[in-house]
Amino acid sequence: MATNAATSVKQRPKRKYGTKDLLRLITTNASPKKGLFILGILLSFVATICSLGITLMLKEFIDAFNHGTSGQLLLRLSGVIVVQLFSSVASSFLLSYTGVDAVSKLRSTLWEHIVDLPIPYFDHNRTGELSSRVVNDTSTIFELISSQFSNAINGVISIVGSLVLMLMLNFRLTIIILIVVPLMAVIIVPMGQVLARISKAIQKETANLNSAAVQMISQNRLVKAMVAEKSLKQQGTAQVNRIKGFSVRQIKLISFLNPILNIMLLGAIFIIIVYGGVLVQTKALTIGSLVAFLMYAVQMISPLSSVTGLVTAVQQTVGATERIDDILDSPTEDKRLNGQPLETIDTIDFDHVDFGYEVDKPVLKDIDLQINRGERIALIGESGSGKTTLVSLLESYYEPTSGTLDVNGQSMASYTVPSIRNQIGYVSQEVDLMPGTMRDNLLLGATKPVSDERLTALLGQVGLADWLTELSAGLDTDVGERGLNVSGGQRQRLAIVRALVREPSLLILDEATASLDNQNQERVTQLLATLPADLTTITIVHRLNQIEAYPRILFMEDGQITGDGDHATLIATHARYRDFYRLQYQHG
Ligand SMILES: Nc1ncnc2c1ncn2[C@@H]1O[C@H](COP(=O)(O)OP(=O)(O)OP(=O)(O)O)[C@@H](O)[C@H]1O
Repeated sequence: MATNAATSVKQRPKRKYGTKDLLRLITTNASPKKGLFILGILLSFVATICSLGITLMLKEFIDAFNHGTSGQLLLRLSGVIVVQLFSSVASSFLLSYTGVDAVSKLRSTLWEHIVDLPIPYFDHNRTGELSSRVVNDTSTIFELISSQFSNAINGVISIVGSLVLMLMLNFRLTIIILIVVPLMAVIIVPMGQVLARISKAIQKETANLNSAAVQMISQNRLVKAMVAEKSLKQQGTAQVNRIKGFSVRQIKLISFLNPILNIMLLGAIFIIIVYGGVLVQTKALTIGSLVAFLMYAVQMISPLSSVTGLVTAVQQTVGATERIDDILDSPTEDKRLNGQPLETIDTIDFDHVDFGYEVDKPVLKDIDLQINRGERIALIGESGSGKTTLVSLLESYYEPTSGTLDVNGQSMASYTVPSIRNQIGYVSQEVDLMPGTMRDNLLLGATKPVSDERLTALLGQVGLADWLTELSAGLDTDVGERGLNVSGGQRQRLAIVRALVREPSLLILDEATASLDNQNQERVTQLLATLPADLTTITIVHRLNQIEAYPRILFMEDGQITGDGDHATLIATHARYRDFYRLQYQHG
């Protein structure tokens, strides 16, 4: 049969990520509204030009003071202020909107891709880390598109424009500024690089905190049961302190950087005022030009940090791109949608099937097994012998490494994956309820409409009728709110109903009876007896006190099926089964 699914999640070869990858990710997966983005940038350009123009008009206005204010100049000034106001409001909205829209598309693309990733991918990646990529890394990209990029572009326009206008106003004064600015750059650029490294570390540690928090919350019961609160609190504090350490370094640098820049700016202003004052006295410069010069100096120096900051922002976003790409580059599950639909399951045939999650570590070895329609099978064996793995192959979560797995005489690989799964009702070891109502949970993924009467009847069949009437809103009760009030046994019986709703031709119960008490377990065994005769069932059984109820028992040892028969036959012929049964029965 085809390749082992586990091989499809091999680590991607590491390569150096750059700006090109960032641009590719943004254009292909976030597809920003290019028209709006360009319009936003243009309007932002207009706003910056207007700001430069306003300063020039102020100069004219001040210089015209002695000769009486010109109404026309005031009118022009007001007009430019209105245009500046309008274009900066519009550009800010358009660029933020483009960012919001692009990041939403990227998040949806990521979300949908993650939903479609194959099971082996989730075997190899931590939940918290994946969720951090969907939330935090996409936010970094949002910041870049909606503000950092336009701030930097405007900064460049403002710097170049101010410089040109200053040169036009007074060459010598401009030279003074040109000596101060590179001095500032000498401080800003290296500090900016250090800040970039720190903020990358903060990002990474925040993602780790996110991942640890998800585990701490989901494993809270385990932690309490193991009385491990103290060590977990210490772990949390250590993680929080790591972020704090980096954040404090970041704050120190920023606190240091801003006053230094301010002092340098004040120094430049002081020099301009002193030297400019002399020039004004000697009539080489007008007062209006001096004021304008001062304003241009500020307009030129202020955006320096946002321009150099763009490099930092791009570096950070390239890091986020790499992590997002890591998900998007991972192939989604091949659902074989060109295959034939599986309408029903009549026969299942494992022929010399081997399987391993990792190369050279076989978990299933030479499985030969035929299952016919309507059989009631119990699958038993020691922990780790491969029971769950065997049924995972039936669900097409993984594919055999070698040998063939046929359904109805044709290779499993010839059927579409959704049609296979629609024919199988699967109740796993850990039953999770989804957010939503009881009805939403029971109808999860159902392809046909199911009446409330049918749902109620099925709930009655598994002994949940009384419980249903106790619920405040019956089938409309929000399970999320009551999630914690649903016991393990109730969850499993709900999962059985959820599986039966689909009218499958094969029902797989993976340890479904493990967390049930004797009475409940008996009820489920009885339920299996009341199921339609043509429904094949495979039950992974851990507690053997009901084992006689199964006409066929498969005994697994170290990835092989070493026993196949009814209870009496296995007791008589299979020494390991006999030991297993006696040991279990004594303790069971
Ligand atoms: N996703 C996985 N990746 C790698 N190895 C795995 C994975 N799942 C299971 N294994 C390994 O495969 C072997 C068989 O596991 P499996 O869960 O099929 O056993 P099992 O018989 O169902 O055990 P149990 O009764 O404890 O649930 C074990 O050695 C297990 O460690």
